[in-house]
Amino acid sequence: MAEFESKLKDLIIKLHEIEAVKFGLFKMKSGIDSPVYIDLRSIISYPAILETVAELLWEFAIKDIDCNQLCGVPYAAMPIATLISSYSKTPMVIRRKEAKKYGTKKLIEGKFSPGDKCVIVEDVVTSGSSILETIMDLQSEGLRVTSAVVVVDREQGGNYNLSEKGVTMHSLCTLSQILQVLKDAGRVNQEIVDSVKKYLAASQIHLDSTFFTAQPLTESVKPSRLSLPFSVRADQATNPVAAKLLKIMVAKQSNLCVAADVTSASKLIALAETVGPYVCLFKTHIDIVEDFSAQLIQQLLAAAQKHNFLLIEDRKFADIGHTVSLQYSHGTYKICSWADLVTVHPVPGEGVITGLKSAVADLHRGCFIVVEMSSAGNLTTPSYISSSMEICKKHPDFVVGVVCQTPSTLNNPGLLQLTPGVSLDCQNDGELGQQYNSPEDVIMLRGADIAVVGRGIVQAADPVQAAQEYRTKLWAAYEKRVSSLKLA
Ligand SMILES: O=c1ccn([C@@H]2O[C@H](COP(=O)(O)O)[C@@H](O)[C@H]2O)c(=O)[nH]1
Repeated sequence: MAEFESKLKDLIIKLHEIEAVKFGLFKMKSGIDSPVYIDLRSIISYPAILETVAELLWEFAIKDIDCNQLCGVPYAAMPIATLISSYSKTPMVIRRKEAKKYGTKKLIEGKFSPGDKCVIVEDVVTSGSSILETIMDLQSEGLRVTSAVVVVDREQGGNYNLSEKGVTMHSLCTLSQILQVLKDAGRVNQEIVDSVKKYLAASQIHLDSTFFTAQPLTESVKPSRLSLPFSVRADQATNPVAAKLLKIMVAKQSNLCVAADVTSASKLIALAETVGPYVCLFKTHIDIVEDFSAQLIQQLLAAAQKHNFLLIEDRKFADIGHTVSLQYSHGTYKICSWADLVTVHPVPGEGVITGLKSAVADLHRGCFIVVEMSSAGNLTTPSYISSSMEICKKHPDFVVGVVCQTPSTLNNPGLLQLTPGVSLDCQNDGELGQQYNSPEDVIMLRGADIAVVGRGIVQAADPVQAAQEYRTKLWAAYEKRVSSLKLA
């Protein structure tokens, strides 16, 4: 993974050098001025770069996807798809922009059978409309398409629009990642980063049911998670804890979870009492508290009741069902006796959830499944994420949501996306691996419903003021998301 990341960083810098990624003022197809322009058509003039793009797309996503056909979106992605096809020996089809007017009148060139599973390859995604147009033609010829693999996600709604149509998008990098790499390499300054971020937040595109034009949502289109208010979603929750959490969020106008990573009982309680009024969730790592006692738990529960928040123990259970059921209910912490929610790694398979459930038959409890982590070099792959989501779907009575970083991972409006790695001031914590996004970005671009903020609050000079600021910014971003997706 470290090798992959280093190759990706080199690639981003090279794309900037050959001006495939440019900053300035560019008139887009929509007529809007953009401060960034990405044009990967030019990479055919740089065979080594083209080869790296193809290799990374294959390694990063396609090799894990169950498919027997590839299709590059015309025209920029066709050479990339051709290279991947040749490299991986996966057959390829080509979609004509217009059906031939003579001879075979074919729309799709290449040999395929109805039912073949095809992955779309695309260079840059903005709204996702080109991918959807391609998919419609492929589907009309009987091909099955559920995944698209792209080089750059401009983060303007493409991921969301595709997921709305049941297409999972995997991107090699996002525009935010490109900015980060170029900023770290001293290629762009903060002013450019800020102008692109501002542009992204203001230029989200939501496609209507016909795919092609950005128009208001019609009654016939089923609104999805990101566009629905929490008040409506509370009624769609299949888990009582998820419903309760959504109602708390509405009542307190808070989608802030504080990560209370402190090592003494007095600090933990002081934090719960002072930031409690501003949070919907209070997240603990109870095993880092040096003077843990049963009294601490009583105090935490009292604070949770007084300030109306839920407790989540970020235990990240990751063992066989029998073991996790014991870890959850026994030992020093007896987690299930007090934590409304816990986090779980799905790596052991479904048994980890059934194990936890078996320990709490009569209690109102739930879990968040960690399907994707915020840390640099984490090992989650697209296929891990989609298999994890299958587990999630099988336990609607216990799974409250997922911990992840991308908006298309979760569609069900009755579930919640919890996203850590949020800071107003930092982009990372150096060698420790944490990667941060701003409150606005995690809600608008990454699809978070609840943002987890740790050191940004706990280590602030004034944690209460910091909690108020994060809460205000996160809630404003949520309101903006709902209204922009409704009106777009
Ligand atoms: O992918 C993940 C999953 C969990 N975390 C947890 O969130 C907080 C983040 O703290 P910061 O101080 O804001 O970095 C911490 O408790 C982690 O264990 C995560 O960061 N990433």
